[in-house]
Amino acid sequence: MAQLQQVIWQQLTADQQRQLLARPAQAQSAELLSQVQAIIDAVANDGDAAVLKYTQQFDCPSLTELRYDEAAIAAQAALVEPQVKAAIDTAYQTIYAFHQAQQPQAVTVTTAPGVSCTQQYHALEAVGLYIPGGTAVLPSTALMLGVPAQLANNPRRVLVSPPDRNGQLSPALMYVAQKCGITEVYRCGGAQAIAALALGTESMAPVAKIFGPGNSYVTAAKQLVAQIPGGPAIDMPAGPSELLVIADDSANSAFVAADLLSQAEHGADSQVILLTPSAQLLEQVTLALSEQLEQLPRADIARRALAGSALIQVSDLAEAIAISQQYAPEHLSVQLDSAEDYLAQLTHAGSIFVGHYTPESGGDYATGTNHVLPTYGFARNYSSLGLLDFYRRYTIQRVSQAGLAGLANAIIDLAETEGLSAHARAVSIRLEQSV
Ligand SMILES: NC(=O)c1ccc[n+]([C@@H]2O[C@H](COP(=O)([O-])OP(=O)(O)OC[C@H]3O[C@@H](n4cnc5c(N)ncnc54)[C@H](O)[C@@H]3O)[C@@H](O)[C@H]2O)c1
Ligand SMILES: N[C@H](CO)Cc1c[nH]c[nH+]1
Ligand SMILES: [Zn+2]
Repeated sequence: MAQLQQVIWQQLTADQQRQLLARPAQAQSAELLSQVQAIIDAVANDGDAAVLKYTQQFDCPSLTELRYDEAAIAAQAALVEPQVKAAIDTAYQTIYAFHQAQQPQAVTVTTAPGVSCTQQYHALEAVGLYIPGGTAVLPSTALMLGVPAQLANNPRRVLVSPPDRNGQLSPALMYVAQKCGITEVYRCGGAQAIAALALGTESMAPVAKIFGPGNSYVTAAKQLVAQIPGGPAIDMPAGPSELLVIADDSANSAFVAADLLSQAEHGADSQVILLTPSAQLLEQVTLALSEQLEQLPRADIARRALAGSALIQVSDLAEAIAISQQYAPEHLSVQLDSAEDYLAQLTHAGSIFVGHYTPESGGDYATGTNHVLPTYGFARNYSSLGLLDFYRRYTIQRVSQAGLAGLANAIIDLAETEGLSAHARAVSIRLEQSV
């Protein structure tokens, strides 16, 4: 079993507490950023040639063409197994239902007599959807990005994903791409794919906004390209998966262990945390983890993630809530009989899983919520992905002559207060000259 840390929170110094909850991926950030910047610079200079070079290096040595044409997409999609197709269809429906209900409505308010203000939404022209494919192919992520893009009706919906060793994208992924009306598919991943989406290359026009999770290279690349003047917007820093479970004696230790392993198996840099006031549950979960770990094909990855994770005994649930709020997990699972009573205090999380029968993996695939969520503690200030993210919001105002007369003093006095008399003049000139 991995060197999973078991600690009593109150016995740690403040420094040890901070170190225990530090995200593993952040430790290498300076080195990582310069490595990723070099990849972005190469794509800026050499376009498709650089994207192909890195794709050959990391994913498929024989790849010569980035674009996956319609015939290839259709041929792959046709190979999807009926059972997988049915599972995708079910998940598509729940995700569609939850996101369709989020359709934004323009609002118009008469803010003063003769003054009307509108908040309007416009679907982004071109969206880039990054689907991870390094250690696991994730067609579920394509649903999480493709369904809202379809509902927003973004005219260009560009999907990028690392190809397999044979240069192919999976049948399940291509079935999702077809179902969501993806308009372009490219075989590339990592920082080079993000750079191509941001900057454009000979074969790929740039997009307005880049969505999707990925490993540390992808997340760092998204953050770097977002700083390029005139560059794309990004959804959020959605990096290595995280799960924090708050549980007491009412929890089933096997369920808790299974949930922790479900996120640990994503990657060695995933992190899972248990907070419990029960010493007995902590011991039972430790035992269940080592039993269940043995059964997992990805045990090696999960073991490495567990080495950077922790089972923490807290004094009481109030302390668990305080730690969770500070940590701000991507996923928060509350396995308490009285879970509902604590939700109002648990506001810093990407997505919350309530009670003993709401496994985290339910939200990963098919409850209908979006699984693209802020990690690294960004759940403190970033939102979970939703339909609104696929739109731009802007405002419109209309002022009549009488309306302007009513607001004139306020505008002129504020402008003069700021020493901006040209602003004031733009109002007074209208009052002097009626059209
Ligand atoms: N936060 C979320 O919402 C969410 C959702 C789904 C998945 N995830 C996370 O996404 C991640 C997916 O990671 P992944 O690795 O499987 O797939 P990925 O597609 O993100 O990364 C694969 C790419 O990484 C690049 N890469 C690999 N090694 C490199 C190196 N040494 N130098 C430069 N680039 C390199 C390659 O270009 C490769 O194509 C996991 O950590 C998972 O937890 C997060
Ligand atoms: N748990 C991931 C989000 O952190 C999403 C995912 C995709 N497939 C399985 N899980
Ligand atoms: Zn998952």
